[in-house]
Amino acid sequence: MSFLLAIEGADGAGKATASALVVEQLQAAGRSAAVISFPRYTDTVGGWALGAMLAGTLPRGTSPKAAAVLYALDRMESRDHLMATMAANDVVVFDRYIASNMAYQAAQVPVVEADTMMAWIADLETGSFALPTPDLSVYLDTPADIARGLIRQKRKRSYTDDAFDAYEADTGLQDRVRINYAAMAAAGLLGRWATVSTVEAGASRLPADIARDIVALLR
Ligand SMILES: Nc1ncnc2c1ncn2[C@@H]1O[C@H](COP(=O)(O)OP(=O)(O)O)[C@@H](O)[C@H]1O
Ligand SMILES: Cc1cn([C@H]2C[C@H](O)[C@@H](COP(=O)(O)OP(=O)(O)O)O2)c(=O)[nH]c1=O
Repeated sequence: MSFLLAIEGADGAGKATASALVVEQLQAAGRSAAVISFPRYTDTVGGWALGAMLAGTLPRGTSPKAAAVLYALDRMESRDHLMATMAANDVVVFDRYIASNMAYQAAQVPVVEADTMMAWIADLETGSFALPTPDLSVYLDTPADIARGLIRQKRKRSYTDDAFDAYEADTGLQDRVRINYAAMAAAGLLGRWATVSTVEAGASRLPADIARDIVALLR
């Protein structure tokens, strides 16, 4: 069975960049590895609906629970792809996974309801939808101001021309997401966690160094 590594963090933390470099470094070391990035905007019905939600073009607002179901649906529809990728690789890197749903949707309900929302999502995805639990989740810890600058540099998304999608534009949400990730990592929700800081002395670290730290956690 392959090792399942989930790369987690707020928007603009550098997850896509780190995921690609982790795969590159693992392959250079002779191991087979591949990235699956969620949401899969152009591959699933759930992903398509999420693109519209994040672009703000759905006809009505989406409750946190409805959004959670769409993100979970995207992964449920991706289950065959996930299993095939697991069968073909030593390591599968998820650029966001179930913990993203827990961190972001729990950030959109009153604080007293956050734990219940997280447990409900974990049960839906790993229970009802039988998605595998990651072997390790890595929280990429990036300060909000640096992440905001990096979001501006992101290439154009399939679902919007805006520099910031609905979640990225909400700085309060991003702050609560950071708090949720730190709490999930401390509590070991959904399995083992490690935290990797992406900054040093107030500036972004080199992406290759961040990836090397992550690869070292797999040994
Ligand atoms: N450590 C880093 N140093 C400098 N730029 C980075 C770093 N990590 C990511 N970037 C750049 O920041 C932007 C957002 O990174 P990305 O990996 O897409 O973040 P995420 O997937 O977490 O939203 C991209 O343009 C990327 O090239
Ligand atoms: C995968 C996933 C993402 N999200 C949120 C986090 C992000 O703000 C948003 C979009 O995902 P993201 O990976 O940031 O997409 P992109 O890089 O194309 O902008 O969806 C959830 O709330 N639950 C989930 O299960």
